[in-house]
Amino acid sequence: MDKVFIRGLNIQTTIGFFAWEKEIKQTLVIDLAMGWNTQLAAENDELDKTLDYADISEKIALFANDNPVDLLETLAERLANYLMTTFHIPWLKLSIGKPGAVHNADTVGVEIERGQAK
Ligand SMILES: Nc1nc2c(c(=O)[nH]1)N=C([C@H](O)[C@@H](O)CO)CN2
Repeated sequence: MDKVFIRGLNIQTTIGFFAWEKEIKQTLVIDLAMGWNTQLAAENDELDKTLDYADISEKIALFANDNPVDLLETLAERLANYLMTTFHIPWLKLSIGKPGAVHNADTVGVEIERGQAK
């Protein structure tokens, strides 16, 4: 299966379980792999036949800011559902890291895989 991917996407958003976290923005780092038949776009060199990683990167930041939640798990599930529905993505793997959350770890986070690889 071919994939279109985004790695190391830094976004600033409100996220966290604790009350103080609801008053600030924190950095999340997102890695996303999306199953797609990239031959469709390559045949005639057409952007509208593939997943536009620039457009999707912007949509991810907007979605996170429009949907503040406590847990990374909740954001991951909702974001995966939004992306799969909006862009007709059959399979994706999504990782969300919160590098500022644990002072003596490089990063912490969640990774989910949804859908069927075609
Ligand atoms: N598995 C998770 N553990 C924790 C989360 C989370 O979203 N998923 N969140 C927090 C707090 O918001 C934390 O980031 C504050 O430092 C704690 N554990």
